[in-house]
Amino acid sequence: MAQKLIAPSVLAADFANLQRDIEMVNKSGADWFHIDIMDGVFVPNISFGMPVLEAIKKHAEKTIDVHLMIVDPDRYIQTFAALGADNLTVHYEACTHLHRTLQAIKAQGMKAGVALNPHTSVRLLEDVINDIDLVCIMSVNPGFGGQSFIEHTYKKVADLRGIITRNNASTLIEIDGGVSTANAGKLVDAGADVLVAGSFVFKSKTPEETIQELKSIANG
Ligand SMILES: O=C(CO)[C@@H](O)[C@H](O)COP(=O)(O)O
Repeated sequence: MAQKLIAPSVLAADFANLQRDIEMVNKSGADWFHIDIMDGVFVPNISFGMPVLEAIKKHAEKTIDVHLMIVDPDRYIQTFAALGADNLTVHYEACTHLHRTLQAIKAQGMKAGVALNPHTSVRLLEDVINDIDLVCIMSVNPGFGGQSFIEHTYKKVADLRGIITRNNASTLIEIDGGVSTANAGKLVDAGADVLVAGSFVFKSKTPEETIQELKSIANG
């Protein structure tokens, strides 16, 4: 079985010590850097933008997984490709022509992801599932770190796993929001491939060990 991946969310890092936190992730058993871009319009919060991603990229030695929580994401596809994003995830709710957006992301050499807000059904992706490299199921309402995990997520993961299997797709399922050692095992059992964790990792006294704990639970 493929390895389950851990993606620390840099939103919860100490921005005054960003290089230190990036290097901690480099050294750890984590697989990806998860980068949240928020515009204050699609979500009620502004995180950081291109200069910060450029700085992260200088030190990061792992896959850069960018999650755009912005309106009209098509405007920035080229920009994020140029900044070195490996995966670019847009929100289903922010795209009028999702199929076109996915093709535009892939044309720039990136993996194409789609994120779903908690109220959005995974069934809406059935007709494009073979075009999606990664589905990010939001297990909190997007916009802020440190929120409580929404329990209904397990059912969404299992339903999406069914859609992927029925369509013989190779799409990864990523879970984002409130992930911890308390739910990691159950998420993987339901069908998750990638676990994003922000506060649980960076607010821990021993972040590197916390990443290892998540990784061990996720990989049984
Ligand atoms: O996209 C988001 C929040 O909108 C996430 O990536 C958070 O950064 C996850 O943080 P925790 O819930 O793990 O603290």
